[in-house]
Amino acid sequence: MKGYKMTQYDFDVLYLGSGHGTFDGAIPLAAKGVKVGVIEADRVGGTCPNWGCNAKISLDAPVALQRALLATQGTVAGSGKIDWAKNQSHKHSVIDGIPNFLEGAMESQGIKMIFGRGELVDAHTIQVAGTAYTADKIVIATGMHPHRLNIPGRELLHDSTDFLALAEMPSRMVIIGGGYIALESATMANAAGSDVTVVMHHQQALRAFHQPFVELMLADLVERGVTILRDTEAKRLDTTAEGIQVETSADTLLADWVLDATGRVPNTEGIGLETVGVETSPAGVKVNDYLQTSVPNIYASGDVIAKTQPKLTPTAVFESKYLMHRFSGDSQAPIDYPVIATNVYTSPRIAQAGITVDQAKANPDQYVIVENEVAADWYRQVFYETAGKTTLIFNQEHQLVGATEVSEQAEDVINSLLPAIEFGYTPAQMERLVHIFPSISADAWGQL
Ligand SMILES: Cc1cc2nc3c(=O)[nH]c(=O)nc-3n(C[C@H](O)[C@H](O)[C@H](O)COP(=O)(O)OP(=O)(O)OC[C@H]3O[C@@H](n4cnc5c(N)ncnc54)[C@H](O)[C@@H]3O)c2cc1C
Ligand SMILES: NC(=O)c1ccc[n+]([C@@H]2O[C@H](COP(=O)([O-])OP(=O)(O)OC[C@H]3O[C@@H](n4cnc5c(N)ncnc54)[C@H](O)[C@@H]3O)[C@@H](O)[C@H]2O)c1
Repeated sequence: MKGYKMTQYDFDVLYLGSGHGTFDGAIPLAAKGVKVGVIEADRVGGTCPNWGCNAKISLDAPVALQRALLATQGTVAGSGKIDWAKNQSHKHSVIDGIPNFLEGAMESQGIKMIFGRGELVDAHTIQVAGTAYTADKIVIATGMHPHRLNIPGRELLHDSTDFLALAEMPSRMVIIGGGYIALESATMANAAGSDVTVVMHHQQALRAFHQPFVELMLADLVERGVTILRDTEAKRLDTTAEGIQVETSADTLLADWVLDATGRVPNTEGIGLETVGVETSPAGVKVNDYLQTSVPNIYASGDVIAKTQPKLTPTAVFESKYLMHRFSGDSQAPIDYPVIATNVYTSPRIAQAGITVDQAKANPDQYVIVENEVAADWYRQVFYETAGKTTLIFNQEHQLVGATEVSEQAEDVINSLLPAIEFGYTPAQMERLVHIFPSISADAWGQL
């Protein structure tokens, strides 16, 4: 550790929240000898392991297997029927140990875990259940919570945490929203046998993604029996003898269970930010290029930050590591975000990184767009792929600057291409990368 001075406070750095916005940086920071405390009101590790990515991908694995099996059209026999209760118990066996593991990993580096709800009382003090903890620097890493529609009958709505905890799959499900959570949940519920209706208040779903790919994925969902209602508002919910009645601006629907997937809201309320003068906006805590808030010794990390970067786990990890370098004196440079890749875990998946097709189309003198029908490729046919398409964006020097794919293996293809986009490989450098053949990386790089 370079240049860190010990202070009169209980901690050098005190984190509010224990998710990826905290622990990926806090653990190596404590290992460098910095005195670190972490306050957590709920499960250690936060949303991603407990109620987000890890829980979701565990429940999705049999869904992806089912899709792969059905695609073989009988080469592998069976219907791939999903036993949802078993899927849930497998999820528990996969993720339930994570909070203890993370707590142990933090404590083994000397981090003090403090359990309870924290609230700032001054710029250097957080109070938890009547005890005050002081720190030289404080990091707000409180994440987000699900938005709840303000309509009559809102108490009948459920959120993504409830969805990922469903003991049984309801027969009829209405999902309100057209984002990541709405469409990933629709994919899982449909595969597990639920009759799903998605109610979108816009014409377009997943508006940050390449729309022809989104439409292809939605058409596939419709072919599998999902109803998609566009430009439709959910108006009210009532309990009836036939089930939950969902009144919309179009039809009135009947469901056994209704998911409100209308976005997530930063956790900035009731934690004393106003008391100490930390500025916020509806998008979260305002920070400068050093992740510093309007109060200089208070920083923010992860989803709670008001930012243009996607609010994803890898973004939170990058921010917590940036703060680790800053606090330990490794670097005083402003944060320099890398290209952040993202994937929607539908079937087919949609992944993207870097310059988007829309950005490239708006600047035709700068970029060259190459569209490939990868489903026709022999290697993709090995996996019975029917939907695969890739769009690659090159600059005038033929360096890859962006890529998006719709296919069952989209996340691995875009991950594989990511170094070329982030580091700006030249055509000569790309040629020197000799991938294992056959493999998805060889196939992806064969397009360059
Ligand atoms: C259903 C779902 C699926 C997702 N899937 C993916 C995915 O596949 N890939 C991906 O990259 N991202 C995914 N995400 C997003 C990802 O989970 C978040 O980007 C990530 O968890 C953000 O980490 P964080 O540390 O900023 O916040 P969080 O993980 O939310 O952690 C914040 C922590 O702060 C605690 N806290 C809040 N207020 C207080 C307080 N006052 N006192 C004490 N503790 C407090 C909370 O209890 C929580 O543990 C998903 C999210 C959801 C909801
Ligand atoms: N695969 C992944 O990486 C993944 C998966 C799930 C969640 N996440 C993250 O979690 C966060 C939340 O996901 P999400 O799907 O809830 O949010 P989102 O922003 O992706 O989607 C919200 C949807 O709700 C709609 N909506 C908003 N207000 C509405 C209203 N009043 N009535 C009807 N519809 C309304 C929006 O039009 C949008 O379609 C995102 O930051 C996302 O990055 C990521």
